[in-house]
Amino acid sequence: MTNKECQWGGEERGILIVLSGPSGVGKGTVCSALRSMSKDLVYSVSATTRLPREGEIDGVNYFFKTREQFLSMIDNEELLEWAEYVGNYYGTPKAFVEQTLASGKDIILEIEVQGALKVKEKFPEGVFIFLLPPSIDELQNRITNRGTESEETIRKRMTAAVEEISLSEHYDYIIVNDKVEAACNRIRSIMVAEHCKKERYLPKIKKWIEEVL
Ligand SMILES: Nc1ncnc2c1ncn2[C@@H]1O[C@H](COP(=O)(O)OP(=O)(O)OP(=O)(O)O)[C@@H](O)[C@H]1O
Ligand SMILES: Nc1nc2c(ncn2[C@@H]2O[C@H](COP(=O)(O)O)[C@@H](O)[C@H]2O)c(=O)[nH]1
Repeated sequence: MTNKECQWGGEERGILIVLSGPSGVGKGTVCSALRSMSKDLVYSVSATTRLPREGEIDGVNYFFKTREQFLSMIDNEELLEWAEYVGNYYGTPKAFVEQTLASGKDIILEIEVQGALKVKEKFPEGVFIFLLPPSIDELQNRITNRGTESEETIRKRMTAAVEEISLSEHYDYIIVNDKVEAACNRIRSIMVAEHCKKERYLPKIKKWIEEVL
């Protein structure tokens, strides 16, 4: 059933989901799996000044920008949030998020913690999910075995991981990414529960009661 077919939720906005977690925990992997399971879930493509990794495509994985281009996006207020992470800028294009939510579709932002906290100030009604590794050793294995980062970058990302995990208290949900499918199922359960929140239905119910009384 779509929002449009439902008497009680016809004009509802989509839900904004923010997924964070330390580098290498599996955010990208979980997001891709979620998108293949939930065809209606929209993924926000971020802008970054980081160089593309092998196989990454501009406009699909990221909008790859020069530092100057990124700074001008900040100046023109094109970003919902942005942050500097291990020497590069990352930011969420604002218009796409707003248009997607207004169209009634759910959108997922895969972003680091500083940016997530800025989004929380603007969208306190968003759903904030923090992905944890089963252990710190496993996190180190995953980021190392991915083979995309230099030893120096891995060291910096592992240092950032400690601070990020310490900020997980600001999130609504914590999910351990032990198995990708299990992590996705937990996120899907959260999304189902969020869609059933009374706040999404009460305005329509109250309006209907006023009309029938
Ligand atoms: N549940 C899992 N079990 C084992 N390996 C996993 C799991 N989830 C992801 N991985 C692997 O861990 C590595 C890191 O995953 P991924 O690139 O998705 O992490 P990320 O959190 O998006 O990292 P970054 O923030 O650096 O982009 C990848 O090689 C991926 O295949
Ligand atoms: N604050 C933001 N963080 C973002 C955004 N897009 C991605 N990220 C996060 O950056 C790190 C590093 O990403 P990587 O692709 O270089 O491994 C990771 O935690 C991403 O989730 C964004 O728009 N804003």
